[in-house]
Amino acid sequence: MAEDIVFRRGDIIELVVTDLAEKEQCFGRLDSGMAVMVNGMLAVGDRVSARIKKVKQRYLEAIAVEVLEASPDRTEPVCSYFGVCGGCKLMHIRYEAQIAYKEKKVKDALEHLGSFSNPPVSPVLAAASPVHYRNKIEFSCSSMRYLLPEELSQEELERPKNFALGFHTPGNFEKVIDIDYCYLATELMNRVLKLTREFALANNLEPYGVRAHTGFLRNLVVRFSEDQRELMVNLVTSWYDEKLMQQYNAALQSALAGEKVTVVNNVTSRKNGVATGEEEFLLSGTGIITERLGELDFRISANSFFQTNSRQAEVLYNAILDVAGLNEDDTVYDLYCGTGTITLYMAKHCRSAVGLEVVESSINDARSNAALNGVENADFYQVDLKDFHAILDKLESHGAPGVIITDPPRAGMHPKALETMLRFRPRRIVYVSCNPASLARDGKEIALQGYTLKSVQPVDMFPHTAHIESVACFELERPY
Ligand SMILES: C[S@@+](CC[C@H](N)C(=O)[O-])C[C@H]1O[C@@H](n2cnc3c(N)ncnc32)[C@H](O)[C@@H]1O
Repeated sequence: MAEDIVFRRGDIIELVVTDLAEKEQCFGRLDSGMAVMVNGMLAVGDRVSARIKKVKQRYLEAIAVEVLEASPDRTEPVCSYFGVCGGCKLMHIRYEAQIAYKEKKVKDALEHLGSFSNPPVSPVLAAASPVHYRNKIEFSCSSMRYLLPEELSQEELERPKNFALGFHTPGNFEKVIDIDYCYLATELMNRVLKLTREFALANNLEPYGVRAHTGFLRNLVVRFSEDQRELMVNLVTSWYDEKLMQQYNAALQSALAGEKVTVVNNVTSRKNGVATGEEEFLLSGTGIITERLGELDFRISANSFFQTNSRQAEVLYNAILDVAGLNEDDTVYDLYCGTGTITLYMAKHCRSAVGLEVVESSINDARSNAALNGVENADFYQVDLKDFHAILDKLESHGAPGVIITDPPRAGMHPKALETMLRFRPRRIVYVSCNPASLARDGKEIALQGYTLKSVQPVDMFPHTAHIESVACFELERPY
């Protein structure tokens, strides 16, 4: 019996990994049946040895020491920063197995947190390319470079310790890994990274230090529209240095001759690490790139929100359209509409589309995107949806919504927003979610109000990460 064995902190145990949890946590069981929460970059099916960290009443907490028998789900990660960089936590797992794990994650959340028995979850819609899929990538600059494991024993380092342009290590907001190449970025984005590092080092640009809050260079943000082959380079700095920025722009233009490149400089004196400026200086081009989703064009400026995987965004929006079941007399509400991409995608298929969102600049972008595409039946309102009930009179002229689409942030819907949404009694609610746990929690409430969960379509927007997007369709059991 498991209970008869006495476990102590520091003991080495052997277990088989049975499931992956958040971050680097995995579940497993000892041969005796005892449950273990083990920390490490592992795969389901790995047999590992682990050191016990804590002994709880019903389970053990442990840290993986060695993989004794590798799972067939494993593969060699292509990226040399895997395990150090926090970006691609699943790169050691074959893409097909990542997909299966994500499908299970959605199912488990709906079953265990949402009380849906046997939820109708379809196989994940996988990305056509699991690498080079991001249309936006944000690098941080730091005066504290994270030393790679192999550097710890080197007497002389090839790179300076006080300059890094790349990604933060997980759980450390000061240190940055000096990245040469990111597999999620496109080739052109990686070229910009290399050019920017060379320029910064050649010109002694002082990296920003998050502790002292001094230094010039803060972030490099690169956006790329594959469809139009347009590139936007946004250097985020602590102040504006006109001469230096002109030199940077000239260096980029000459190295990237033949490419459509716009360069901007966002300047911020804020102490947080957010890569948006209080002021923006245009160095070349228009400061805008255009991305096409389906039949719609979207103009994106440096600080606009836009889905970061354009091809999978189309897959996601088509999945929403498929289950929304719109007809030409419908009014559709799109809650948490951002820059209105879903609202505009739906507008062609209904009488009236209404987007609701809290960020004013996103609402402005949504309105200009509607104008750009000649969409005349979409209207946008700025509102914090916890106060949804307060703007109902403004929405009356659009008619009652037959379908409501909701795409809240990770935390899910505010209870008051959920309550107001349910008061409309639309025949369908399409809940788009980037967090299976909050989908399950809100879905449970929707079901309690007389809706049936008809389908759940997971879409993989972010291969090699644990993130999964889902489109859940709820139908009113007895429409009036
Ligand atoms: C997951 S994004 C949805 C983006 C959009 N549907 C799209 O596909 O591009 C969530 C959006 O909710 C907005 N948001 C967050 N809290 C909100 C609130 N309390 N009221 C209204 N909108 C909110 C965010 O600004 C963001 O645009």
